[in-house]
Amino acid sequence: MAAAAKAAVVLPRPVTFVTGNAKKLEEVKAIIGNSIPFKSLKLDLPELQGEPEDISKEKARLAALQVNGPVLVEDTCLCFNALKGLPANGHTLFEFMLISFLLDFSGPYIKWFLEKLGHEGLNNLLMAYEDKSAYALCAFSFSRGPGAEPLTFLGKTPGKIVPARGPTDFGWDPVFQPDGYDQTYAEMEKEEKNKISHRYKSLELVKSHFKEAGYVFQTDDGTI
Ligand SMILES: O=c1[nH]cnc2c1ncn2[C@@H]1O[C@H](COP(=O)(O)OP(=O)(O)O)[C@@H](O)[C@H]1O
Ligand SMILES: [Mg+2]
Repeated sequence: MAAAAKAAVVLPRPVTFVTGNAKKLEEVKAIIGNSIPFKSLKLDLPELQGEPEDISKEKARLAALQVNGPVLVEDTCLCFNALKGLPANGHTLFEFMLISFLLDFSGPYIKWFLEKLGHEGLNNLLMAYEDKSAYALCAFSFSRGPGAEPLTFLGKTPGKIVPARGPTDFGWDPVFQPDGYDQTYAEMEKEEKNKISHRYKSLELVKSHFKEAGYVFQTDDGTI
């Protein structure tokens, strides 16, 4: 008996994953496997200010226009819980500015802080606070193509900021220790990080969406 089939949405193959970050790409490849046909492309897209979800959606819109096809974009934030409540006084203007930056700690800021302050500096920012808790937040946005409203998938992993331990080849991995683990992201086996990470959680939602939507990918000589 034929079920009432939903008309399949046909997408040009493959989906373009926009990134210039080799480490991210490595993880995305390991997590997505063959479930979504994709290729990567480095595009310089503005990361506008605002909520991570809005930044991500806007990036996906711009990327879809540039690529003229389906795109996935990704952004990562590292957020410090202690800095949510703005201290009323006892802080220099510089600290105040730092804190306001940190409150809106989306992609470009954590990148900038990491570059300027290093791992030790990130720890020092929290020196005055008992609360070292933090969370890693990953936002993937998918757009089917130019003009299509992007969908956003958020993945969050709670943890705390610790003095750096482990290899230093990927961002703030050495200073982030996820809850329930004795190791920092950097110390963990890659497969282990990819089972619990913010990126993994976000990509699980992306994968479920692709499964549910049942997209059909077009090739040059027809569809598969
Ligand atoms: O999973 C991660 N572990 C550690 N650092 C990360 C991770 N994901 C992103 N970062 C770092 O966080 C910063 C901000 O990420 P963003 O998403 O803007 O990176 P990108 O623009 O370089 O791709 C960068 O310094 C990046 O290296
Ligand atoms: Mg970025």
